[in-house]
Amino acid sequence: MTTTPTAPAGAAPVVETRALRMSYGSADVLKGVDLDIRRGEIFALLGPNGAGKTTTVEILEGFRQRSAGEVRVLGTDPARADDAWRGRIGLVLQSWRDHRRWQVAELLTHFAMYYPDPRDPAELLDLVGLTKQADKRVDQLSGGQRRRVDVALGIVGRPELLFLDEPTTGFDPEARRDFHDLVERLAREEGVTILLTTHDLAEAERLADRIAMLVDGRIRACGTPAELARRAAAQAEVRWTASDGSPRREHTEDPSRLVWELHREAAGPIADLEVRRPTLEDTYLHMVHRQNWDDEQETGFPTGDTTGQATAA
Ligand SMILES: Nc1ncnc2c1ncn2[C@@H]1O[C@H](COP(=O)(O)OP(=O)(O)OP(=O)(O)O)[C@@H](O)[C@H]1O
Repeated sequence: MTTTPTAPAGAAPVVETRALRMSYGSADVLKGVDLDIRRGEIFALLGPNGAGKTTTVEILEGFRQRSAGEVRVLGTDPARADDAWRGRIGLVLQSWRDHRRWQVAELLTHFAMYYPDPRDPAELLDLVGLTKQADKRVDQLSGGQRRRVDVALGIVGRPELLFLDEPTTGFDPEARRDFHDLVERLAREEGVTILLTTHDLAEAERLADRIAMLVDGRIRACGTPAELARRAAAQAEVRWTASDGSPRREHTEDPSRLVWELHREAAGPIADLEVRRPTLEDTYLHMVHRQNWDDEQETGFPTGDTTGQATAA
């Protein structure tokens, strides 16, 4: 089992789980999940279909009772949380479905009344890019615009912690980019902690400060996108065309040295030179396709420890 790094001394993690387990009947979905999410970070949870991402998020939100383990969200066990706690977290649900006949501005104004210090509805419309749709009925909006309404409802109460479960599914590229900008603004400018689940590796790479990979019931890797990419396969692939015209390919931990040697040998430019670094996708696929997790040592895999020390249990 691997763990994420502990938050710096003095700063209690916003989300903390230890040995979190969840079974549905005889199916063990979560087999001991350890997470530490720090205040103000964007944290992405990745994993294949059925890995248990939504289950984890629902437990953290207080919507699902866990089978075992410790969970603290904003210092409270979500299974015993009260309304004051709920006011501090933001959920992006498909709320528009229940309010399809409402006008957008009216709906936001209505929801704002539930919170002690809500965002101004006009400002919120601007923030999610719905100012022009303010007077439209929710059921007259496009799918992407409805999702923005859901996001607006998720942040109207100025949450300290925002859960985003596959938020950009169905977004066009521009809506996706706007949404990414909004998520970054919330985290960087307002200090909101964001837990994102996504199947979009590019999205995780672009947004997340740290990424955790949930595979076979446990967090198998955790770290910054760059750390995870690097540690998947330490070797870069170098391709070029030799002086006799034949294509060449070599894997190396030191591509700059190889390129320098090739350059010296060729005494000139190297034809068709390409250096391909390992990517986050390489790590992800490596983790997902690895078999027999419980039977093998996990040394050599990313642990989320930025010092590089393995913390396999
Ligand atoms: N209420 C439930 N009762 C029984 N089994 C469930 C229930 N909810 C989820 N599961 C099962 O638990 C496993 C994890 O589901 P979950 O939705 O948490 O995965 P996920 O990682 O979010 O998947 P996806 O990427 O497909 O959304 C799946 O095998 C699913 O069938």
